[in-house]
Amino acid sequence: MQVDLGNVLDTATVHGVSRETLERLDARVADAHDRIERGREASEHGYEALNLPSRTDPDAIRDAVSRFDDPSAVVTVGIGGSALGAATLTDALESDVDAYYLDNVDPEAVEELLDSLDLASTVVNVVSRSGTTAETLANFLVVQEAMADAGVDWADRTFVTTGEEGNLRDLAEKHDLPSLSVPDGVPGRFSVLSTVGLAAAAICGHDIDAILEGAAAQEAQLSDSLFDSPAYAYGAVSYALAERGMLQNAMMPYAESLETFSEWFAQLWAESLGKDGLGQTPLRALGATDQHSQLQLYRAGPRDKLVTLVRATEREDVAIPETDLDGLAYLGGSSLGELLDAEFEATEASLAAAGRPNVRIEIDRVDEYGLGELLYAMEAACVLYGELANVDTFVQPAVEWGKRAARGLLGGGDFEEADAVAEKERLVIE
Ligand SMILES: O=P(O)(O)OC[C@H]1O[C@H](O)[C@H](O)[C@@H](O)[C@@H]1O
Repeated sequence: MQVDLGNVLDTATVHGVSRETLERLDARVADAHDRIERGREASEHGYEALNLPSRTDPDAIRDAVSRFDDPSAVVTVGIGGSALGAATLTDALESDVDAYYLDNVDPEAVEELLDSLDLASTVVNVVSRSGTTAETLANFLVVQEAMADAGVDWADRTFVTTGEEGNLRDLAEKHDLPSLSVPDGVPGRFSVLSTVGLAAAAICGHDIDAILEGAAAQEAQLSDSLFDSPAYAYGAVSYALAERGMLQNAMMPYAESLETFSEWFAQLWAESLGKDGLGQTPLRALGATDQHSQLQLYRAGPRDKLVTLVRATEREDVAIPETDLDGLAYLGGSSLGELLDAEFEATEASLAAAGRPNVRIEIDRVDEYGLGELLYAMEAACVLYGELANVDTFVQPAVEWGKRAARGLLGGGDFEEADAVAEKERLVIE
């Protein structure tokens, strides 16, 4: 994996950063790296996530899911960090097992999915670190009932990943369900390389060892200089640009298979760094499609964006047939991959020319190893950014506020946050 910072330099784009600025920042990267290493050694909350490449036991995950012989589908019931990591992996990789996610409580969508599945050959993968998240538990109760209605023994088809205690752990014990534990010290949005993200991938038959190997390769490159670590290079430059007003970060992979990766990145970046009035708002875009919609804004709108362009350098390709239409002759003999690459390079050049900094991230292939590299690197980048910005990367009090309010509204306890909902101002125009 490599990160190319050329288009954030002030020599490539006005409003970029100078090499001197990066070198000065590098001294702070060394301090931040030192703090991160101490956190990892002590397995402190959050920092522990960066130890996962060697702490996660892929055999234990494979063993735990081995009782599900030849499933047609796996439905992961979870939300946020308990769904997006697994979804990123299974959406990016091909498998004969269809992977679905119930990570919302939209009744129509839930019903539509359940109606479409052969529940007798579907594995239900319920994931919740806390074991208390309302959306996840409600969806699971609905799935349970759908299975019972279809004459399927839900306990036979259910797999649980949760903490050592909580409602879900009690349920797993009561029904003797196969289960895995969420490792200590790993917040949901940093859990893709643990049991949380890898169980669904294992059920789909993906090579989870290779995912961890890719992650380990990035882990091995963490060092006290941003010039030696692609992960730190990305984290440090994102921070430096945010300090200069680039308060939005458009994650724009040029691969359909990485579309869900942008969603995962959005949670990682938003929940980790959006604190104390600071942060960089993640935007989700897809190349080349969004060149024809959002790019206008990125190039000519407010100067508040970093654009992150991601691509794989090797992929399957499709030749573009020759045509006798004169105006299209230039396309014939070339390929869709070449066209996609030309679009990618044109976009980064056009952004730079308009004074809009952008970073190029490349992996060799969208395969298990490449995904492991990319996901670990983004996590380490995020942790480094959090250190440089001096925010508490691993908490999410603003999200917890909403969770308590919703629970209070549903009669799940006495939460003062629910009162604020009742006191809502109204200015209704009909
Ligand atoms: O895994 P769970 O405990 O069910 O939590 C699922 C999600 O809940 C909250 O919304 C948190 O802010 C997320 O970080 C977390 O990933």
